[in-house]
Amino acid sequence: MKKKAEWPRKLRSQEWFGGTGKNAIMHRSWMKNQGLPADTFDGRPIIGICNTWSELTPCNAHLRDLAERVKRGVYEAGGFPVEFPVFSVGESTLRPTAMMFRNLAAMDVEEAIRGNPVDGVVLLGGCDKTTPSLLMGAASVDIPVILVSGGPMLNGKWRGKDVGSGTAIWQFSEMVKSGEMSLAEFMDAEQGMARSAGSCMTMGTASTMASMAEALGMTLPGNAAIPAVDARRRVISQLSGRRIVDMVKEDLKPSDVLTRQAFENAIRVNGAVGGSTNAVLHLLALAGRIGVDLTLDDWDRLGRDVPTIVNLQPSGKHLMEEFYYAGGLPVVIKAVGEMGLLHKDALTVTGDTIWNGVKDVTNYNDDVIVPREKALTQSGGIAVLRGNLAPKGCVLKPSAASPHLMQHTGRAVVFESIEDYHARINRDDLDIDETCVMVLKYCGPKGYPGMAEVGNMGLPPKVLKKGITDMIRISDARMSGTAYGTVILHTAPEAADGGPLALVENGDMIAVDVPARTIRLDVSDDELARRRAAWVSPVKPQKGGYGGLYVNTVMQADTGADLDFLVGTRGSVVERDSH
Ligand SMILES: CC[C@@](C)(O)[C@@H](O)C(=O)O
Repeated sequence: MKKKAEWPRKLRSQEWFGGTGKNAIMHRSWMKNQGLPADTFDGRPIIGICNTWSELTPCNAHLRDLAERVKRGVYEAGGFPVEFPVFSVGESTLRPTAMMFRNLAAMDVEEAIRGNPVDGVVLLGGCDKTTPSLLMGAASVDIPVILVSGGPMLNGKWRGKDVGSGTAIWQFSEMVKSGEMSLAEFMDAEQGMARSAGSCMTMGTASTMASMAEALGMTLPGNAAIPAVDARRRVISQLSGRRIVDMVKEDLKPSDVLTRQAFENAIRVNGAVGGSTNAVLHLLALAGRIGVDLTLDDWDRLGRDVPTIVNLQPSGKHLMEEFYYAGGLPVVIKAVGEMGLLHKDALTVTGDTIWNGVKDVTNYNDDVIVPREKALTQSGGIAVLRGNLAPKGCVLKPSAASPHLMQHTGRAVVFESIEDYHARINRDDLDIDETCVMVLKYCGPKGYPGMAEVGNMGLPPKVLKKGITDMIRISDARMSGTAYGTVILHTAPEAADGGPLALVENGDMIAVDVPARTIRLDVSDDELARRRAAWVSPVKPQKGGYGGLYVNTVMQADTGADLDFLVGTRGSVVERDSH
């Protein structure tokens, strides 16, 4: 257990506000325009509330309310809270894709924390990318932080049935194509899909990343699953506000919590919850920030023996409300511990071990959090495949895939871009059947740019009309955490970076063997060399700006797609004053 720092002691914020110098008076006097008593600056912890609130990020639109609850807790514990906004990355609307801006938002978080007089920070996130961008930025500064999630929406409802965020969109749009549902019904269902504040209530990327933050030890226990509009979401916000003040006094920093053990715990918990493939990218990038040597192979190795025991869409049946009522993530962490797959003594932001935070919890619904022998899949972790089509790896989520496609060889049907896919997929003369392998190129970090969630390409109507709902799909794209199917993603190197994916042609045979973890393009090395010599990238260059910086510096998916110059921790010290 980490030794607590001496208290009282002089805090970082006193470098701005302490003493009688001209600059201290300047810093204090301007702050006082907000109506602050003089003793606000007496050396008490100043707590930033780093808020990704935005009305353009619907999942985070309620975070101002939670910030007020955090403030109550900070005041109660004797701190002074200051709320500040950072770039809010909304998955559902931001173009070309939210992933392109995760690193920009992380840069914003990092510089806003470092450059300002705060001693600790409460990170408020919800939507997919907001959680990793907050954690990545904070990790690069390494002062005490605690994360509070916005929480999931209430279950979607339509005609008396549950409708899961995202998952229903993919299902219903395929049903419209196959003729099982009318467009009018689809649009009617739309009204009931997002019934309250909060993020996706499936185990999509938002809930996955909230679960990852909790499993990493960066939140209070139980944070991930509390619905956004449940009164207990406000309570955990207030308690987190209290806790950060003590964390500042103890000097408990991200580098104390985000250890190799914490990442191993999170990877295993991701397998147990059937979490989003996006978590692979975000945890690799976060590990890079905090200096933990984590690789794609760790994901495969650590996840292999983990059964998926959370029966939530898209892998299973239920939604986040049921998960919370069943006991939420602490029950899952406890179960992982009982399987012998948890580093029980990993430290969390509570100042105590992860095990002590979960060991006494009860599972109130074993159809939602199922026993190991009834697992959705016994091997729930992310599978990492390699071969001449993906020398640096690609990923697949077995819990959301079809068992009959785990070993399959099929003829490639190639889409040279997402536009090419949209133009041809509905055509009757497209030469495709369910045994084929759909291949999509140029949707990776540099290619799209930003690695959009387009990897779960919808099936051709003529296949859907036969009642077939899954085919193998391969790309360098991502997919939504709410999506499902035998979808192979994050192929590295990506096509736009000259990866072999760029060289696949219609009619090539592709062999996928998930148990053996291989993916093979059945084309000779000589022929691939001939194709490579003739290859010209079709990707248009960016017109400068952030897009230019991004494509020039983004790393490949196998290391988490951070910008190369952002890897690592740069500390909290700023040597020069502003005046
Ligand atoms: C459109 C937003 C989603 C559903 O893609 C995302 O939240 C995810 O789960 O990956």
